[in-house]
Amino acid sequence: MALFIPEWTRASGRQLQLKRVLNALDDATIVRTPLRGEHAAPDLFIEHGERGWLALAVLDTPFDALDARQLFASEARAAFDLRLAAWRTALPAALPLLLVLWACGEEEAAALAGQLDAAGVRLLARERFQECGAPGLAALQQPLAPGEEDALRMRFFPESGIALPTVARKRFQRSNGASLGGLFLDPQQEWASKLDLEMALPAEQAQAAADLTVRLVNGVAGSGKTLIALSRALLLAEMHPRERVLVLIHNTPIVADIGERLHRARGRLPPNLEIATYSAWIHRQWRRLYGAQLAMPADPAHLPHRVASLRARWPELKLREDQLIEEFDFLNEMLLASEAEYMDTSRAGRGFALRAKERRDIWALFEAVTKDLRGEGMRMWSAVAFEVCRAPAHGALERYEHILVDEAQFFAPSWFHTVKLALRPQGRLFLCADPNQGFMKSRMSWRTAGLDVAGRTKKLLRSYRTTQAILHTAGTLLARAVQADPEHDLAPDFTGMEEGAAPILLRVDTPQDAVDRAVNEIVALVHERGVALSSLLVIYGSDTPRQLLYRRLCGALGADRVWWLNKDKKRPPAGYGPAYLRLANLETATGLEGGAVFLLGMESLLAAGSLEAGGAREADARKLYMAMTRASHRLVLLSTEDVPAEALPLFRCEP
Ligand SMILES: Nc1ncnc2c1ncn2[C@@H]1O[C@H](COP(=O)(O)OP(=O)(O)OP(=O)(O)O)[C@@H](O)[C@H]1O
Repeated sequence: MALFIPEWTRASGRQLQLKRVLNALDDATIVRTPLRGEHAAPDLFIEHGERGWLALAVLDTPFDALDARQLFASEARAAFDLRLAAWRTALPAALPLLLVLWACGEEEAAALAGQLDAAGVRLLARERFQECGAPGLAALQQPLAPGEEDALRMRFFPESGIALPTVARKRFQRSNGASLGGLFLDPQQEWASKLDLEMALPAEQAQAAADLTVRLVNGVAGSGKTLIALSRALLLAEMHPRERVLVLIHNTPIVADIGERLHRARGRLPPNLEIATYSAWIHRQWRRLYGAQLAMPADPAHLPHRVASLRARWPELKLREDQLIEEFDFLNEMLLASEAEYMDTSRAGRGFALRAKERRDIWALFEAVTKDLRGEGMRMWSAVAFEVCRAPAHGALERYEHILVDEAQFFAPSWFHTVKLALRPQGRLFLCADPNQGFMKSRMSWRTAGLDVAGRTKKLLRSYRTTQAILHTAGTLLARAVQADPEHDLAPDFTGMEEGAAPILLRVDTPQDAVDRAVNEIVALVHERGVALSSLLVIYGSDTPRQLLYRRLCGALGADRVWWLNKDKKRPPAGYGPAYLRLANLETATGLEGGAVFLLGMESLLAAGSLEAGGAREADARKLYMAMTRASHRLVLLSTEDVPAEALPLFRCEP
């Protein structure tokens, strides 16, 4: 069966008849409907990897109005001639155009065909069209020259073009082998990006909007989720200039990185499209709702000190302060408003078990800490979304017709709640996630987050970013620490992926040595192998001397050639334009990518899988997986400790 992009789920009577014929085309056929109201667009394009292309338009005008032999020239005929001329000018000369005359008989269609001198145009009455069926359509398709095909896509489906310059090399050939392969989303990606975007029939609009509230794209690392979200957002913003479109991403550096890459590729963004970190966005919403400045402890030690002093009232509580704070975050993120609700809530996958008495003590301490902070006009970070949800009124909240969430695996239930509050009544939510890279700090289901994605999920299993070797190593290390979970299972499809070489492991003595060695390797890649700075990404863990690493990189490459994403949070140091090596903290490296990636300070994460699986270990293993899958073709891991023996064969060890 042909793949319809977008899908035709709400077809009218006529579309159903059309669809019956199109459905019978084989699996390798794509039926695309232009969405952007492009001038001179036919109703649809049929594409097949080998047979080529066919444009198709359906006309309702009755024969009498079109027949040139009528006594008086009709307006309808003049309009038809104009449309035909416009189609022929807009479409490549080699592309056949089929006109289905819905209101004409076979003889009438033949008479009309005799009156036309347009080459490459075929007219068929509806009945004949149905008789000829899919084989008739297949026989009409013609291959286009690769350049023509690309020009056709750029004209009628520019949204399927890859919106961001890539640092990853092309991993798969497009099936039709066109010259600009790699510049367009593949059919599955394009299909996912256009889910539910078909033009609704007016009578069905309200019903459709009520049905279609959420879509989830679950994809392996590098499967194009960010691209899909951006492509959809740009398309929506263009299709609906009066509607507001919001893209939310968890991580600050990736938002800055996307900003820089979109700027390079397209200049300005449409005015009705906003791309923001969740944190920046929710803080703004809080200020709007409460009409006040949002105050949070500036000193990271403030909250642990407060917890340390207040916990004395519950001496039986044995958890460490960081565990208590993590649990408080959980309470806020689950929107728990009372001890009773907490007692009823499942803590499965939280990493440590709690007895009922401990839970009661934790709740009491949580209330005490919250009250204490409130006394100072402050709150925990995790309480911001909670307070937005619990605000007495939500009238001041900014509202959107479309909200797209990338990296949705990092969103907490309270975050999703705020996102849903910000959707207009008929608004739509589109989520992209990779549960392998983390899952709401624990194994929470989408249902727990208030999202019914059953039957509304698309899986993408091919990675365009990385190689088989890198993905295999990352996946094997992850599997050591993570129990199989059918709900979130995403096993990559390696078919057709470049094999590549195993990641390189460099054993060093100290964190300072790791810095020296990484900088030397990078300098050699840049100066001896001509590797572009923009394809280099360095990710460091908490034990790495980061200031030293930054200084050494700046010394070797030039101070304004290193973009430390955690320092220059919004823009690169010398503005958009020049190429930069990117440097990022592990915690904020999600979504980034590099042709060559260096990982420093990952020792504790590597050790994670070799011990008994559990919440914290699982989170660590997911972080390592995320960090490793940032690499497109060269991954270098520097370690001050011996890698667990069973993991060694996954690497190329260099002295
Ligand atoms: N169809 C495609 N053709 C060529 N390159 C592609 C295609 N799809 C994705 N890519 C490239 O693969 C890389 C990964 O894409 P993207 O960052 O959107 O993936 P992702 O699923 O969001 O990854 P992650 O979750 O690991 O951050 C990018 O460099 C992107 O340009």
